[in-house]
Amino acid sequence: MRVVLKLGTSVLTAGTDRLHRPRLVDLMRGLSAVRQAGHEAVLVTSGAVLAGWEALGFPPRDRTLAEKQLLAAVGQGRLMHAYAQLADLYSVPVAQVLLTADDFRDRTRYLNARTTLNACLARGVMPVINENDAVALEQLKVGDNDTLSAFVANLVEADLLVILTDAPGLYTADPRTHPDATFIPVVERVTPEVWAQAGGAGSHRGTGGMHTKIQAAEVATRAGTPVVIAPGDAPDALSRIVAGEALGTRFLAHTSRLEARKRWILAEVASGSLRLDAGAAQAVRERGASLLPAGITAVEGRFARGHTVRVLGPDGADLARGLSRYSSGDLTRIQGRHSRDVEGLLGFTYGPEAIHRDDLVRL
Ligand SMILES: Nc1ncnc2c1ncn2[C@@H]1O[C@H](COP(=O)(O)OP(=O)(O)O)[C@@H](O)[C@H]1O
Ligand SMILES: N[C@@H](CCC(=O)OP(=O)(O)O)C(=O)O
Repeated sequence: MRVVLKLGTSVLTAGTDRLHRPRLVDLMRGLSAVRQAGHEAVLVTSGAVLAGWEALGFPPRDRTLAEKQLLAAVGQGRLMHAYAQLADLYSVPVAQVLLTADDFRDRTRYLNARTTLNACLARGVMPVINENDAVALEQLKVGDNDTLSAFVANLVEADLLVILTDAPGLYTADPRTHPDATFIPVVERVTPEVWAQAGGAGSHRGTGGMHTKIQAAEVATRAGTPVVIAPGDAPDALSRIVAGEALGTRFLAHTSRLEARKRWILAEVASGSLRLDAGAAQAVRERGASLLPAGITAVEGRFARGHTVRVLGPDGADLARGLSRYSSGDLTRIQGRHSRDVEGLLGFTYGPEAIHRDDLVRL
């Protein structure tokens, strides 16, 4: 199973004003256990602003953008250092990846980020992701790490998104202000009633409270990834959830990930076409095989890497839509050529396929 784990500031501080090292040890031990059980883990972590605040000696609270960016710039390195040290104890190699809204909006950047994260996972490296707060303008930010974790879950096509926080899960109202609120174990669909249950942020350090968690659950479940919101103070919470135990609030997925991906590919109007020779057309039509540059006879239109293109047979028959791994300019240079020649012709390679079979929707 591929699991994305989101850790909020509330979890990393364990009710204190600083990064709570013993809590971090517990969390890293949990991640290591899940990996040892054969699963892949991606961590989305908050805490940069908090770590910066701690490093500068707790300056007076100032919510201006410039101050938050400064604190994040100071804190991100320290946060990552803490993770890297702990990960070493468990022999977990980690990679820092800082993302922001453009990395999800722009298809070329999206594909590049996906390639990097998948490469990390293929090599057993655990990505440790945060928003690139120091440079992201407010209007261009994802804005909160709950939503970021849902975007990341979509990016890596996670089987599960686990959001750990300082509450046991979702209640019918904020349990801090409504002691009579009742716990909700399963949410089948994020309806207006569910939205009404979201209060504001619980702690003065967190961003968004349950509201952004419900939003994240909606984004991820619509793309086929179930979401669990669970308490971050149980050291073995992650292992138990991954093992299928009913802990926290579970949001059920609406669709399969494959369906969601197809919708995503078809959502963009094709900006160009690739015409195939008979052999490639047959492989695509009958087997849904990846399209290699060797089978392309013509490239029409202009498009960038990551964009949706039409896939046409030799007679012009409309066979499929797919995400091109190369721009139209690059494809004109490698069309009809063997995949092993791509690097020599372009000076770089994004892999042997022009369109990977996972990125192909047959019509
Ligand atoms: N309906 C609800 N159910 C549970 N918690 C809620 C609800 N509404 C608001 N909250 C608050 O949301 C808080 C978690 O959000 P937040 O402080 O932003 O945490 P994090 O740093 O983990 O993102 C909880 O402590 C809780 O007080
Ligand atoms: N990117 C910010 C955290 C933003 C955020 O969403 O925080 P939280 O609600 O605690 O998950 C940071 O690292 O401080």
